[in-house]
Amino acid sequence: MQTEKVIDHIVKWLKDYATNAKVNGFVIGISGGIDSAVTSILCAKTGFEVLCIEMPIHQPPSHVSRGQEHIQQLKSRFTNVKEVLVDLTPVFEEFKTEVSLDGKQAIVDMALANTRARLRMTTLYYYAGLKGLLVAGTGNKVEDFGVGFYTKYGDGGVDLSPIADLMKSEVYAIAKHLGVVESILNAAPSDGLFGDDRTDEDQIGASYPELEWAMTMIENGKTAEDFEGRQLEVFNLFTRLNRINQHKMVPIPICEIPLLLK
Ligand SMILES: Nc1ncnc2c1ncn2[C@@H]1O[C@H](COP(=O)(O)OP(=O)(O)OC[C@H]2O[C@@H]([n+]3cccc(C(=O)O)c3)[C@H](O)[C@@H]2O)[C@@H](O)[C@H]1O
Ligand SMILES: Nc1ncnc2c1ncn2[C@@H]1O[C@H](COP(=O)(O)OP(=O)(O)OP(=O)(O)O)[C@@H](O)[C@H]1O
Ligand SMILES: [Mg+2]
Repeated sequence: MQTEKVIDHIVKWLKDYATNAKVNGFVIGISGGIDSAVTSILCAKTGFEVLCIEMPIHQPPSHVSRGQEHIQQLKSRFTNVKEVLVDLTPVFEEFKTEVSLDGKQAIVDMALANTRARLRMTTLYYYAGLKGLLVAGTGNKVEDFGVGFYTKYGDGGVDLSPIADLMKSEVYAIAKHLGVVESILNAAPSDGLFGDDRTDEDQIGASYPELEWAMTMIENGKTAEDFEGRQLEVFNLFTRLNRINQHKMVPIPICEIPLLLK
């Protein structure tokens, strides 16, 4: 990858989009992870207003401190960056008192995890509306078009997606080039949606390099017959996740009415 050229390309794309959309800039959730760190620097480089929002919901302290370190660095480098802290923990707790928590614990936990992401989306759109900003998505190609590892209308509910055509390794390469803080470069990717330290790899059962490998193999026309052992395991895992999450990767199904019936 021609890292510097890709960075320039994305920044120009963001700038052109914001200009055409006649908005003031971008709003983005900052988690202490690599994807939001990279996306926010790319947005800041446009010169448009960038509002970074920290939205803890029972967040592990290590995530919070990495997010804060990133925002401080960003503010010291760019004058167009502002920050807001919105503690969504009480909102989340209040939500839990109103909905049914009956059911298998793992299912309830997952529905609540996705609710966290959707409360964040609601907050980002509140600020987008308030300040004339666009919600910048942070999904990468592996998450968005590989395994569908994101919350539909949560972190997947965005106005534009600057890094969604980049593999995770490419996001890291850009991050290093952009000078993302070491603590974030070295942190294991995690969605932080369960209030503990579980990583994406723990949840998915494969690492990003493995998933990226499987995605590349499929792009190159390989099939399960080409692999064995751990490679076959990863290939099948990737294929299964890609299949069950297809609904996240295509437009919403519309029930078309035949002309005859109109
Ligand atoms: N065939 C179909 N056609 C249309 N819609 C379909 C569907 N099947 C399910 N659905 C809908 O989709 C819903 C399930 O999708 P969704 O709510 O997204 O939930 P789901 O895919 O079950 O879970 C999201 C996963 O992504 C992880 N995540 C979330 C957020 C951020 C990150 C991160 O990496 O930072 C990771 C999270 O930990 C979890 O493992 C169903 O409840 C249903 O409403
Ligand atoms: N505590 C949080 N505060 C603000 N935004 C958050 C928070 N947690 C998650 N988000 C938003 O949800 C997005 C999706 O999370 P995800 O974990 O995929 O990305 P990341 O944390 O930036 O990168 P990584 O894959 O390294 O964890 C984040 O990029 C961020 O925009
Ligand atoms: Mg994360």
